[in-house]
Amino acid sequence: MQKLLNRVQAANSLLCVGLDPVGDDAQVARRLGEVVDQTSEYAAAFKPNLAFFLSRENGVQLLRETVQRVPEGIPVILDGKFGDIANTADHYARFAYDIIGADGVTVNPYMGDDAIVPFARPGKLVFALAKTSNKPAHSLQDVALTRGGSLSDCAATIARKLDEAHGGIGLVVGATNAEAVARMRALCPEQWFLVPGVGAQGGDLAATLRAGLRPDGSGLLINTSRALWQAEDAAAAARELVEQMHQLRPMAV
Ligand SMILES: O=c1ccn([C@@H]2O[C@H](COP(=O)(O)O)[C@@H](O)[C@H]2O)c(=O)[nH]1
Repeated sequence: MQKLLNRVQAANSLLCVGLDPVGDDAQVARRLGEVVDQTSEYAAAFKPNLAFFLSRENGVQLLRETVQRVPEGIPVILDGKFGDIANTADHYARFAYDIIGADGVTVNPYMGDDAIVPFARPGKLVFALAKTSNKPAHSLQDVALTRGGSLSDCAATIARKLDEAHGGIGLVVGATNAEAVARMRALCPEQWFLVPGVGAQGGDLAATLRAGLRPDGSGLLINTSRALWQAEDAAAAARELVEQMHQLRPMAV
């Protein structure tokens, strides 16, 4: 997580700029450039969502070009929510890191440890879905296990153990449920959380920071996607979010 920590400190920001491009080809190419260029100053990381690129002709090429446009030193997390047996996961990892040039990925831990380990390369960031931001997530993730705790607790614990073994493994925890953020933080006191749900999904930034920041005032990457894509002035919207975070954080990182 060193590249991420360096960037968080250099930008004094916990903002992850989500890239979920919509529009016709010309609009998307123009807007992607604008959003990346205008928000870079404030971005601790960028998170392109793979689905929004795969749904376009030449989407993989567009994704590569977008990643290349991100200034050196700012991590790019490819949100692919990858999850498959290790042999297949290895190919997803090659795609994300070697073809696209991403610094990190999101993974779905439902298939177990071996679905995650192929992504755990030195210097790479892996965020495992633990407690997601969508409301119906509770139907699976809150299921109580006979051995105690819930399925999301189990995902968090798997991620923590893998982080202890390999390094570079964090969690995805939605900003739409501050109680769940606090629970995940109790289970994983040290790890980085990638936190989507602020903006279009209505997550409460203040409650999320209170629930999830580590004592060092860090450990959260707060993602927002549509709110920046749709903003008239993406730079101003990103700056405003970062300023709100400064006001709400107990201390600078
Ligand atoms: O639990 C999750 C995991 C991933 N996402 C992704 O984050 C962004 C959120 O976009 P907004 O426009 O800010 O709502 C999007 O790419 C999701 O697929 C998530 O929302 N929740």
